[in-house]
Amino acid sequence: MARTVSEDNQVKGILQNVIFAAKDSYFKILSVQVEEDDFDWDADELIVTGTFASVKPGSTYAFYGQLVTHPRYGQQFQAARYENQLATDEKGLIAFFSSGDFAGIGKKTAEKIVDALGEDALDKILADPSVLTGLVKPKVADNLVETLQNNMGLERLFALGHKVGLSADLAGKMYDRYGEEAQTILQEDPYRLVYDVDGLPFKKVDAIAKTAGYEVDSVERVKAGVFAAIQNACFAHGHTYLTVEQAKSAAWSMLGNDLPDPEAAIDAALGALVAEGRLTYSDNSYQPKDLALAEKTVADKIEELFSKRSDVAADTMSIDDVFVVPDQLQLDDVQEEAVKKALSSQLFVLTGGPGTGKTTVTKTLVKTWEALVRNQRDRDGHDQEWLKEHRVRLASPTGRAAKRMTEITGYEATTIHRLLGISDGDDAEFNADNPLSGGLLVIDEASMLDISLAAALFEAIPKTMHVVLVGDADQLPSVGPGNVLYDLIHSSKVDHVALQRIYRQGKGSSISTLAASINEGHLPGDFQDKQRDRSTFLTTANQVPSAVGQVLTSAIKKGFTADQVQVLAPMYKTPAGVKALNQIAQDLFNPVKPGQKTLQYGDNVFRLGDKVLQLENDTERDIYNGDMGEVVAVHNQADKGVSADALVVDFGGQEVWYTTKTLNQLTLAYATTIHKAQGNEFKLVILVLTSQFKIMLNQNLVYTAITRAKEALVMVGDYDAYQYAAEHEVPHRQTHLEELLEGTAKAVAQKPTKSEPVIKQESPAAKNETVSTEFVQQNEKNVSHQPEITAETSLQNEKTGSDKKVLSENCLTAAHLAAGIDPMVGMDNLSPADFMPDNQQSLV
Ligand SMILES: Nc1ncnc2c1ncn2[C@@H]1O[C@H](COP(=O)(O)OP(=O)(O)OP(=O)(O)O)[C@@H](O)[C@H]1O
Repeated sequence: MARTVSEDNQVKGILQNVIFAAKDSYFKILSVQVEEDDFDWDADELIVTGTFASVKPGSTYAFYGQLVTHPRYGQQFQAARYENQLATDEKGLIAFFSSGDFAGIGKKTAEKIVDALGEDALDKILADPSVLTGLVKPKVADNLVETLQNNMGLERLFALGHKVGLSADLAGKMYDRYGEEAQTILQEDPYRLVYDVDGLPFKKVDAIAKTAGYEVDSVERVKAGVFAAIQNACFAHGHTYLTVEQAKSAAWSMLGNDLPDPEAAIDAALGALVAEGRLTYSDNSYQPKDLALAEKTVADKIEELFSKRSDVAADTMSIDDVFVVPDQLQLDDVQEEAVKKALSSQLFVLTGGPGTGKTTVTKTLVKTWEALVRNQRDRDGHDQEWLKEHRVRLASPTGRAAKRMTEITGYEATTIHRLLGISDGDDAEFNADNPLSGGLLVIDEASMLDISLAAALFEAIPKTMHVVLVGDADQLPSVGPGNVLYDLIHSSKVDHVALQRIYRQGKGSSISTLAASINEGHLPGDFQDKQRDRSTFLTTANQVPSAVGQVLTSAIKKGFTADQVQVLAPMYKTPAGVKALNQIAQDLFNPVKPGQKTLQYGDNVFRLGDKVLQLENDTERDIYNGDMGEVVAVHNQADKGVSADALVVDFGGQEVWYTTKTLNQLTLAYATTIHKAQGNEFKLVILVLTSQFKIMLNQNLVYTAITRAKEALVMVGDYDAYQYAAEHEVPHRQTHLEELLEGTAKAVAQKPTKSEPVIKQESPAAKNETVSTEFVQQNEKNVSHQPEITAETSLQNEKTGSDKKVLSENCLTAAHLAAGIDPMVGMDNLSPADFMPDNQQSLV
């Protein structure tokens, strides 16, 4: 997120050289020879950082911003904005035009231009290039205009953006998208940004529009406000549509106070947005066109899949003969039925909790498919090309899940983004016109599929491909809008098998029974009892840091590595949140050592050896939201021979560099939100839930968290929080997909047209991620500051023994504190190893 830099200071000087220029933005580090300043700068040279167009060494610039002291590099100037100090008199302009930057223009031609156009020649040329007609040859004129636009158009946009409150980063992105038109859009049609820029807050655009002279009740403003309100509500709740009532109420909250006649204005705007195709109206609901189009794409493709049969599937009679079960296992009846249905249906959904055999079924399916294909090739004499057309493709929404899939199945799996050839800002390489190749596609972790990614995926699926979606239906739904897995399971048309028998953790796995009872809506009676593989420590929110610290210390003593242990909490803020817990875990797993290299970025101080988390999809560099790695090198600009700060992170053998421009994609990973941990599994999970997080607590969240634990689970926090979560189902998501699949959706009033690509917001997060962070932050704002369990209430509960809050021997209680007892009593001999199954003891 771009930070606002104050303009307390200014400095003017000649640019000596550009020390660093980011590839993917306009961020630069400059070395400037100081001519004038207002902060008594003694030295000749000053380092200036900020967002700049293609600044030219030798030219003079004025920088407005702040002199800051960098902990490592000392004093440098952070520029909020800058101005090119072009000479504005005739002599200076002639020198500028004849500087050699503009091909075909020497001193004589420069004089001719300035004579004809005067001292505002630059403005005139940029506003209307035809003023050059007759003054210079057309080719020279074209080149002059292009160079000027490239250099000055962006500079002017930065300056204008600064005036109206648009960050330089976003101005740069606007320029990349709209080119010269960006300035006009900003001045004359700013509300267009609401439709084109992903996640840009309406209030920001509104402020820009105000400076451009828009009235509060202008039609464009009301339309944009209504659209933004509907879009925001869909993303915040995961809906793909709002009812008319919900849409109006969201619009009213966004605009109601400002408008003289809100009801009429909002009605008119809704009508206009539908007429323009930005919203669709059907069945008493409004949908942003992208979401409507995505649902329609998925439904249409599924319909198409049902209408075709692949040549291999038609041969179902032979399945029994070639059934290939891996690892000499005997599939149970339900698992066997799943494999057969997956092979005979064009679209099949397999669901099941952890350890129920999803991977086993997938492996059987893939191997049997390959045997079928080989048999058919031999029987019918097909060639190699035919074999390739029928190969297996495996993918998952996250990189980590794809890696796991590869490890477990032995087949190459990739992210869906990579499968589709999606790279930043570009359309997918594979789509309806250029479909994917292969005969069987298996998508793992399908609960994470939102409707937009599902649409991109289904669009690229060829008609004859078998599609199998595998997931755990009780996990959190996707971060982005849609409820794809749920809708498919509930469609009468889609074949679905749910695996229920748990194999992995086997009899006596108390994590599995805990997960099952949470799915039933309550905590088990033995919730607080110490089990072989799980334990609970009841604490107040304030006691969480100390309790988590003690559990981690024990785990480290027992030999657990940072990679094997994961602390999970629902949110970032509060002393029981991800941020604070990360600091505690970092100090324990990777304490500061003398001479250890560190790099500060924002609030994070990264140390060599730290466990880190990638926060967004970076398709260019093939790293994805949720990927975890280790810092294997720290480069400090102050070091000899190093030109800029950088970190090198090892993601399971793939080394990725992070510079100041990409470090915002990285954070510490000892503790993460539960959302971020989806698709990952860890040997030991330490879960923190307190009532402060109530707004986010529900069954799916706590189920997802505890099922990340492969071997041991330690739960910390207050009982009410766990109970509340177990008793509350995830709020229902409103989607049309199920109706579309059943063919019951009412006719869509306006057939959506294919959408234009959108600009990504300042934090170049993937769409989902922007929303996720926003959603979490939004909810963090709403965290209810409820009174924590006090010493009194705890003691009361203990005395009365009234409910399950009766505290067990090893619980950390406010009552202990009140009674002057060490709250950690009972933890001394505790380590996560105590919760390991016997046969795992040797691991620790
Ligand atoms: N029918 C079976 N008989 C015996 N063991 C089985 C059977 N099915 C699965 N298993 C074993 O149970 C364990 C869990 O199975 P599997 O990994 O397929 O489950 P999963 O649903 O993919 O789990 P997760 O979602 O946690 O990865 C594996 O060790 C597997 O070998």
